[in-house]
Amino acid sequence: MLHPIELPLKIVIGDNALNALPDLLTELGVKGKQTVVISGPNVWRKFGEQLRAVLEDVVEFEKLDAKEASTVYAEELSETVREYSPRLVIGFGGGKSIDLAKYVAYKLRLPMVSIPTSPSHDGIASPFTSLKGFDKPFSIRTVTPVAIVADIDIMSSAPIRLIRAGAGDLVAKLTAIRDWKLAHRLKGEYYGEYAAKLALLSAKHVIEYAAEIGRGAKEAIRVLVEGLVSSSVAMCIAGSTRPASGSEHLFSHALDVLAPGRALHGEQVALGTIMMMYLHGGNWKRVRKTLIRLGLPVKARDLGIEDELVIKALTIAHRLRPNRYTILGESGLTWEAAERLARITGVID
Ligand SMILES: NC(=O)C1=CN([C@@H]2O[C@H](COP(=O)(O)OP(=O)(O)OC[C@H]3O[C@@H](n4cnc5c(N)ncnc54)[C@H](OP(=O)(O)O)[C@@H]3O)[C@@H](O)[C@H]2O)C=CC1
Ligand SMILES: O=C(CO)COP(=O)(O)O
Ligand SMILES: [Zn+2]
Repeated sequence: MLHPIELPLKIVIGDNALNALPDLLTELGVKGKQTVVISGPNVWRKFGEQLRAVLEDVVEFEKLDAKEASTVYAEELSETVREYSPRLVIGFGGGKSIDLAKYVAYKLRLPMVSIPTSPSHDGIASPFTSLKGFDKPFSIRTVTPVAIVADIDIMSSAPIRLIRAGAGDLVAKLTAIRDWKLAHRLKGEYYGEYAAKLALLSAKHVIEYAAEIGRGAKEAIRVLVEGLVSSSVAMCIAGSTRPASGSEHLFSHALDVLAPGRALHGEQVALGTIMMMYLHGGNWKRVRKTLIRLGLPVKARDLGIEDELVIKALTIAHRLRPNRYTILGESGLTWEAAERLARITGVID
């Protein structure tokens, strides 16, 4: 099978990484050119002046609001951005701002720079975008960010819940990889061993530093961010989200379909990982303990998700992405099997 591997050209990670932007933009050939920054209100209030100070001597820039992560808004934003005829789009914020910037860049065929302000999931450096309103509840391919600037001072100031969720998205690779291998063996699906190992490494890395990440310790945030970037790169190499998303993600997508916005992506996939690891016959108790060390909820009700919703989501998850074979199989779980699974693993009482 042939697929193009598109990787970021440059990744800058570290304290005060924002200060590397002038050199980076010069290298990208956009010095003095028009640039659009897409950012949300909270992030802009907190860090807007800092970014403005770094950008204003290098590029002409316009800041546009990341109002909501929907396709309707992303289309509207693309048309607004077009009017500025920019040479570059910058996403500055959490997943919402990064995804909107990726989508706009994709629509207008522009390069995109990702400046994440929270380590909340592994979309920060991947070519995949997740917005409400696509036909399906999962990500679509847009553009690989040409560069990523991960300022650890800024990212470690994100709310602790977002930090823990990012770690949850990496622990999820434990079952995502098992699902991919299973699909390879049972269905002959392409399996990229290198991409799989890279994604798995990102999970092992956060597991090793779980307690420190759970406390939000600054030195551990760097570990987490490197893991998120490495998982993103695994997706770039695989050409799909396969190394990063399996049955545990299907469970989270099912929750989003049934009851949008209950919990964060990483929190939901983490819960899914406990249950899917049980189905795979792996050490699900160890997954559960790791999530507790990370400070992540291991009970659905602690995320405001009722028991019935967990069971319903488990029964519909297999239908959401029929081309992505997982441990849930083609016919999925019955209500009784789903309830048993959720109870045995302690996700519901
Ligand atoms: N592309 C992909 O692969 C994936 C994408 N997603 C998508 O990502 C989005 C969720 O991303 P997520 O990052 O969790 O949430 P958001 O981008 O919605 O950010 C959550 C909140 O945190 C704020 N925030 C971000 N950084 C900081 C900071 N350093 N300090 C204080 N506040 C901060 C945001 O402010 P503000 O409002 O100003 O932005 C916002 O209010 C969803 O749309 C989801 O669908 C999820 C998984 C994978
Ligand atoms: O969240 C992701 C990877 O962590 C993206 O996965 P999906 O392709 O299932 O949306
Ligand atoms: Zn994910």
